[in-house]
Amino acid sequence: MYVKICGLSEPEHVEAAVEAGADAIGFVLTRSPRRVTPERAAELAAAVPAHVLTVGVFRGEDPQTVREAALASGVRAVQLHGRHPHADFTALKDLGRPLVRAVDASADLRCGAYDEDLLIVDAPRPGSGEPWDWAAVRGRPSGRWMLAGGLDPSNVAEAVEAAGPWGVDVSSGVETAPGVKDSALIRAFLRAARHG
Ligand SMILES: O=C(O)c1ccccc1NCC(=O)[C@H](O)[C@H](O)COP(=O)(O)O
Repeated sequence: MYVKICGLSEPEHVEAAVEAGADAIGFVLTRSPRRVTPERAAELAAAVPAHVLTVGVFRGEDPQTVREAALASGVRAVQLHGRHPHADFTALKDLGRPLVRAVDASADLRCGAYDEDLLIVDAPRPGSGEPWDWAAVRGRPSGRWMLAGGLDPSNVAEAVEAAGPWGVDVSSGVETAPGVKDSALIRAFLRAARHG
């Protein structure tokens, strides 16, 4: 089970996620209580080993803004959240970094339909921590896709069972308040996602 821990802003939580075996960590570079500057993301990413994918999360920015922030932060992948047009993905292809398309369940759920490398199927309000009907997407997405939205250590095994994703993504479920991560919850989430 591929696991991404999103919305990190403190070195101790980056370290906890890496040590507990996260495959990817996300830095939110768009409007959010979890927002970090590209410079802060670069500092945080400096300690991340090469086998862990660092992902810059964007929503609604134009491709040039995304490109500049991705280059300044040095993130290894770019996640476009919401209804970005296909042209935005095309415009960012030459960055040579994996592109992640994150959408709610009403969108086209074929991974690759927008030339992305990875698909995230999320709640309607990203980063809200609101659970949704994960079982409703079972069998609908194709290719490499991750489930997100309202996951936490207590429900991730059930959600995986219900939806059948290739991976999972979490933010609020490993926090004690919006934007405040907790290392013990990060470790518990990784354990539960992989071992039930
Ligand atoms: O996390 C945010 O605040 C955020 C804001 C704007 C766009 C995307 C955002 N998060 C993206 C993620 O990948 C989250 O991990 C995902 O939406 C799941 O969030 P949660 O339900 O809080 O676990």
